[in-house]
Amino acid sequence: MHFIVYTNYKFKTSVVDGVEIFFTVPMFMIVKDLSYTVEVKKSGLVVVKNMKIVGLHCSSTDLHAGQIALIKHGSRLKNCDLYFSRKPCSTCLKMIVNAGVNRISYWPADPEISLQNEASNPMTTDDAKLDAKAVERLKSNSRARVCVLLQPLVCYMVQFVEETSTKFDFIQKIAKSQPDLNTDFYTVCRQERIKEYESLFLISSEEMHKQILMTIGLENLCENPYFSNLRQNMKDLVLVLATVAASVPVFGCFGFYNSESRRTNETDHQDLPQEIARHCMIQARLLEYRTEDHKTGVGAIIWAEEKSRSCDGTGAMCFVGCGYNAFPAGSEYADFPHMDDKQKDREIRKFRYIIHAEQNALTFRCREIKPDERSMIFVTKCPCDECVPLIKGAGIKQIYAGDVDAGKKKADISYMKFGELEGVSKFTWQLNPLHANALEFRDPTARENGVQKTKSLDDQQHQSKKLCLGHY
Ligand SMILES: Nc1ccn([C@@H]2O[C@H](COP(=O)(O)OP(=O)(O)OP(=O)(O)O)[C@@H](O)[C@H]2O)c(=O)n1
Repeated sequence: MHFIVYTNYKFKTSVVDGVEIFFTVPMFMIVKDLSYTVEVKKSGLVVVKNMKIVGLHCSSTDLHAGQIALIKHGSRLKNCDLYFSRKPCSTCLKMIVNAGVNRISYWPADPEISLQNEASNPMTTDDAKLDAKAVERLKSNSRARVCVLLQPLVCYMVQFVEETSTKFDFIQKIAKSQPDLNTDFYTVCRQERIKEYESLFLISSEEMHKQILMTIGLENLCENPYFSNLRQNMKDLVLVLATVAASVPVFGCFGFYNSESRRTNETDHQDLPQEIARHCMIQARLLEYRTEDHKTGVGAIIWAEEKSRSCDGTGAMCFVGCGYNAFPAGSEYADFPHMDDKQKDREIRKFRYIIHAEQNALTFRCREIKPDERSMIFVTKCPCDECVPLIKGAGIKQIYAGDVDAGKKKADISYMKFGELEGVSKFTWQLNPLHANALEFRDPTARENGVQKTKSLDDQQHQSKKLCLGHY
């Protein structure tokens, strides 16, 4: 893996914006109703303070995302940067501006009060147009910068994300366990995600998109080549998000399962619906792309289930914190060694300096982890021996993680404790054990470290297996 091209110096060079946008756009794109109750067009919102995510919100049936952010953060919104998946309406904007936010960025498609219907049927209502005017007035009289959230991706970003997604452990695990699979399941999953995200984030008719842009004060983007560039940049981002999402695919009986024999009815240990677990793991995968480790990117995100259902469109789920592996905050590129285990001199290896994804998520969390709440961490890699006691000590109840490294003892980093960890439920990416029991019956060695081992090809065969990438 080679992350440096895109991620190092992220706060220090011109790559900054590309990476920042790449990360925050998909983050808000996939903040969604984690309770899956209603079928209305949702809007997502990421709240960032001092470069740290302090809130991930989603509109509910009664409230817009901006209103929810106001309820949750109040005057703490002062100096925050807000990333909206749709242009905020005047109801949200007036409160946000009043709270003293610093910058409001929005995805240039459908505004929060939909103009889509109006564009197809001008006889409906004038409300959306009136609202758009009010938004413009609030914007011009506010100290907050209100801007379109879109930039071209850095060169090779799409290719890089494709490569890293096909190599991701979950995809490899499926490929390994299903050697006879003759259809390219990864490409199929990716196409499904592209379709889903396009319907959510793009306006299919160019004409309708132009009309909406004009109504929301972006007429300067309606002329070519600006309009075609805008649509191409939007499509690229949707494509990148779909590609990352496809690495945690909806595929056969694979999902996050706890294969330990102890079954419990305690809520703390009950698993999340697969769709929600997958959704949170995709968020962790996005964080992974911000790593400062040249070789291995890891992302982690912590959510908690509040006792009472909150006003947020994310259901009872509330965001606690997130992180990725990186050198100590504020350090410069050459301050610490970047070498791995293969470097003979132990003094110049990265391991004693790099902060793990889970450690950053815990350190920079924006909320306490409460003992009476079901809290859960999603990590793209197996928690190592440094992190397992931290996660348990912090009172996190559930871990959703990759387990490919479980049980491995490397020179400077070991993954021995995860298998033995008790008191925290572990959900790893594997075949549903109900389905896998049949396999195990035939192959009693199919279990390792309390984790279901997938049926494997030998590594040689696996390496040569081609997961061909579809082209969009
Ligand atoms: N749960 C984990 C596991 C690892 N890491 C990070 O992952 C990197 C180490 O990954 P690992 O695969 O153990 O070592 P590498 O040297 O990258 O790879 P290998 O030795 O397998 O070639 C480090 O940056 C470490 O901080 C992490 O953040 N969270």
